[in-house]
Amino acid sequence: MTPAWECEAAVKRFAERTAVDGATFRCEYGQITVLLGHNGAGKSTLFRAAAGLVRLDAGATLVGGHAPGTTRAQQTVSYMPEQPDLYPGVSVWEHITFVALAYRLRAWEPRARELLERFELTDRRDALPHELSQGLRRRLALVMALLHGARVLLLDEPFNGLDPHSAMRLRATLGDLAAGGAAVVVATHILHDAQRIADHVIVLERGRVIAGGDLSSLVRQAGLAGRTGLEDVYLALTAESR
Ligand SMILES: Nc1ncnc2c1ncn2[C@@H]1O[C@H](COP(=O)(O)OP(=O)(O)OP(=O)(O)O)[C@@H](O)[C@H]1O
Repeated sequence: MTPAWECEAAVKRFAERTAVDGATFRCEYGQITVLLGHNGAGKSTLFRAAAGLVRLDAGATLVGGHAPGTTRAQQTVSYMPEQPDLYPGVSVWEHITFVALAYRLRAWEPRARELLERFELTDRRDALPHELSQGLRRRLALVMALLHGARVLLLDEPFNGLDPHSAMRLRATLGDLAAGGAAVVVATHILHDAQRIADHVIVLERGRVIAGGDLSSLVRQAGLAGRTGLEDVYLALTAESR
């Protein structure tokens, strides 16, 4: 079966800096994949390449078998950046309307209202971005990312700024999406949330994949044993680079 998202020997350089350095991995439909890595490991650059926002210098990345930037790829993938792209002077509901128009969605209002309700934004639909807290802005970005029903969701730090109830609701939502067949890929430093949702974990270091698999496989790859949490596994896997 075609992977939801795959990278083959992906390389991206910015001037002298190599952000992605031969990363190879695949993410499957029906799973939540968590991308872990230190600051600057290349997670966002890989997302941006998959979303068609940066072009790789070498190697390949495909979403649902489609080249990034093509119409098929754009219909398949939804990318939520770490810093939500919100426009000053544009209300919550207008942001959602903009997404619906951009994707030429039909009969989208019921889903939009359901997502607003799920992320407890219904009574803020007329608010402007500067009137929203950080967590509420993140919740709006999530509604926008989920609106068009993409089969491949790339979410950069979706738990940042969320209160515990919102984080719980987001974990449940991502679980439902994966159970419904979507591929959910989350980059996060919040290992507490990562451990709770991850079917598959990919650990990046300096733009390369250094480990991958489910938690028990990562425990073995880290040379550990028993009931070890993701934080200990991550710290062990990446210890040599610090
Ligand atoms: N547009 C750009 N111009 C120059 N350098 C860039 C650009 N985008 C990313 N980089 C560099 O590429 C490397 C990888 O950055 P990237 O944002 O992909 O890391 P990350 O794993 O998402 O980090 P973080 O966990 O801090 O979000 C970093 O060294 C970063 O400074």
